Formats: sequence, C-alpha cells, structure tokens
Amino acid sequence: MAKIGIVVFPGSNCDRDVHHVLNNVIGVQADFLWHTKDRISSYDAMIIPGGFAFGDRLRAGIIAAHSPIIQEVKRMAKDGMPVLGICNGFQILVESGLLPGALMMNDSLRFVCRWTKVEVKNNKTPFTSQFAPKQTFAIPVAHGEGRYMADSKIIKDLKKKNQIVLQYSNDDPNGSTNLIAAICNEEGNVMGMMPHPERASESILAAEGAGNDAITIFRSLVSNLKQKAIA
Ligand SMILES: NC(=O)CC[C@H](N)C(=O)O
Repeated sequence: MAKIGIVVFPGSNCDRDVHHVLNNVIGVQADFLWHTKDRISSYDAMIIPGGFAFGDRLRAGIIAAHSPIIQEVKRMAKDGMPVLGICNGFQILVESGLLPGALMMNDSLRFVCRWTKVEVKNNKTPFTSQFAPKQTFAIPVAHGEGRYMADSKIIKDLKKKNQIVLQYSNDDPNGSTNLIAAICNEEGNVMGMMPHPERASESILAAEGAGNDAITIFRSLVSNLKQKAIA
C-alpha cells in the first residue's frame, strides 16, 4: 500500500488540505512529517505543500530549503522517488537546487489569489500521466512570488527536454516566463507547480463551472505508485 509523506514547516498552511484529499478523497495513506526529521524511510513519495514556510523570511522557500527534511528529500529524489512541490513547495524545490530557475515577485507586485486555467504540456510525468495530451483544466493560484524566471539557456533546456509540464492557458497571473506554471527535473520524478490542486480536487470547492480535474495530479501520482509496487 503506497504511503506519501507531507512535509510541514512552521508557516505551512496547505498541508491539511493535501492530507484531506489524499486520505479522504483518494484513499491513500499520507502522513505529516515535521521539518526537523532528518531520516525518512518507508515512504513512496513526498509532497511539499503550500504556505509561508518560516514566514517567507529572506525570500520564499530559502530557509526551508536548508532544513533537515529537505536534505533527506534531496537524497530520496536523487534515488528516483516522486517529489511534488506545490506553490511554497515549488519555491523550496527551486531554492534546494532540485529544480532550475527562480520564483520571483509577481509582475503586479501584488499577491494573486484567484482561479486560472492551465494546459498539460507533458503528460509523461508521475504527476500528469492520467491527463490527456494538451488537456486544459481550471485550478486556483494564491501567491506573491509565483513568477517563474530563468536564463535563456535554462528555458531552452526545459523546452528541449520536455520539462515544462503545465502552462497557464489564456491567462498570465504573475508574468512567468513562457507562462510556466509547473516544471519537472530532467528525470521527471520531481515536479514543482504554483497552482493548488488540493484546492480544486472536490467539486464542492470548484468555482462556477470550474470542475475538479485538478485531482488528476494526485490520481496520477497514486496510479504511478501502484504500478511501481506491482512491477
Ligand atoms: N500559497 C502559497 O503557498 C504561497 C507561497 C508563497 N508564500 C508566496 O506567497 O508566493
């Protein structure tokens, strides 16, 4: 039976939503793991949820990236374990060096909190395998530092290696380069995304007509873990 770890920092505020979707909506075991843990075993995937880890002091994600648990997440990621960073989690993955580029202040210089739409550009990752190619779906964003930036060489590499996973569709909430909403590492087992799938996994939470297709992020991950277990 798959088991997923949810990393929690002082300031995380989406950990319980992720825990609810995994345990109660999808029915897979997910446990909270406090940031001081420096040794993790018996988990099949890790999720770093959204929030304001350490109050976003210095810049979002930088302090958390140096925590004991993220050193362990780096080890697990290098061993091929699926690791998903959502919003603040994406910022932490970039600051830890597991993903390239940087998340900067939104171009509006304001905190953006609203529904948007994204298009699946890569459905070959453990987090997007259940989406159809080029599928679009509604999902909310809520961040102040969500503008994905990288130099032209990194952007060129991301495109060449199919590491751009989600792009904002007919919307630009934060000024991200190439409307990037999510990227993965070269191996495809680490993904960072600014939008919040845990806030759009149940129809009761969906904005008018938005649907809950975002749950497919979690369903893809669980399906990948089940396939690995029987392989
Ligand atoms: N919802 C979140 O995780 C917010 C991430 C980060 N604190 C920001 O404002 O950009």
